Amino acid sequence: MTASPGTPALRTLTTALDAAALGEYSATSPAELLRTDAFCWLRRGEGLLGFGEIASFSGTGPERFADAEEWWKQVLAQAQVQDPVRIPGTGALAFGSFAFSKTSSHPSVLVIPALVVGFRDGTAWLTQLTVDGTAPTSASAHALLCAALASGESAFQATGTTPEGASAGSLTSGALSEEEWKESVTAGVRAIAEGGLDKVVLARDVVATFAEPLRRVSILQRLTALYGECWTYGVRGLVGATPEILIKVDGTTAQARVLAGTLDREDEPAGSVDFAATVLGGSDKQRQEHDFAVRSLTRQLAPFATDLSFPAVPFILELPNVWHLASDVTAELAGIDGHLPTSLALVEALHPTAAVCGTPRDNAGKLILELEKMDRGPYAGPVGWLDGAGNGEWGIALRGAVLESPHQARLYAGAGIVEASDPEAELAETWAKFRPMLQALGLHG
Ligand SMILES: C=C(O[C@H]1C=CC=C(C(=O)O)[C@@H]1O)C(=O)O
Repeated sequence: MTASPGTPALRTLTTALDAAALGEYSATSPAELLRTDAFCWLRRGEGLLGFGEIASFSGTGPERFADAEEWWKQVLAQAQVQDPVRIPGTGALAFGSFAFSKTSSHPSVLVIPALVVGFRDGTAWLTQLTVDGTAPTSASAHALLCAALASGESAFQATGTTPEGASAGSLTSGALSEEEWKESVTAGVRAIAEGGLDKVVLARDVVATFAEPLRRVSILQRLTALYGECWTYGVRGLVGATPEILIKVDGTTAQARVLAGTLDREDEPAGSVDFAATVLGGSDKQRQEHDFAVRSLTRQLAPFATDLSFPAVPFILELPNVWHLASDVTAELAGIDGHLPTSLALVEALHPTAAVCGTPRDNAGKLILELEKMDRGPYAGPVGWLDGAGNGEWGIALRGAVLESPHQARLYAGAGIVEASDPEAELAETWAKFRPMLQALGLHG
């Protein structure tokens, strides 16, 4: 575990932002406040933006969640928090992204920003955070926001490729060619038929290269505009818009949105939700994929819950690119030894679900390492935020990319494989799941 600088002596001040104060920043939506390196967690015009970095945790391996939790606990133990607003997301806050695998060399991080702007249920707020001994004030917070909004400089420059610059980008295979990936799917189906496991989620990567520097802000803004129903995330180089929530903790209530089972909308441009319900709901293969994912989440969540519920039949989630079978799970959290679990403790208990790994989990994890021939990095790992009260929202980092350099993005997508899977159809499904990022990068019309 590394933490810099040591365990910071955090001071935070949250102030309510009224409509007039927001107007001063000439923004009509939170997405307009995005700047080059901003942390982003936005959905339907609400969420959190973070500016600057004042302290961070970075770790790898099987203890990455527990180490991050311990670091955050130490930060909070010394923190001086002034928070008259007191709703989830106010006060002390960190954004985070965790590697999918305990074997990944990709760092899992929690990052404390210098400034947070939050929007929730019609309330807006500004939190300034310091670790250098200075006491934040309302005036210094507003000055910091003005400075953050006035600057657009960063490693990923503010000028350069627009999403419309489709011709400037090219796409190449990552670890596996399409043919090789289909062979991996065939091997996955074989392993399932042989009885070693019931489901495995196999993913692949593609690399997008651009002559002009990428514009992180326009990528995120485009995702919020096109995929408003999804949670648009940005944590350092990781960007995307996920439709799946691993866990959201709001006081004593926890919620998850479990997805598995997919139909490409491009194949059925005239199709309706009813059509998707008939096709997805009527498919044993899709229902089986979905049931594994719901069961894996509810089994892991049950020890922390007094009251856990989800509908008997999944609903159809309609996104611009695909329809999914979806189940919203809710639970009332139970205290263990008198303590409610934090959102991060639940992330550790729940990750990875069968929506991104498989059933049984250990066998699927081993097969993923063997067949994908890549390090998933943060793809399919938890991404989101947590606050000092244990609240937080953690999505599964799907439909995203890692901006690896100013000119290169690596995109990831996967598909749930069961015994009835057809490699060609699963390959097509990955293209449907790449589409949000391809659109955001200007590589798809
Ligand atoms: C693994 C991915 O999607 C998961 C989430 C929803 C539906 C899925 C499916 O139908 O296979 C996957 O389980 C991905 O987007 O890369």
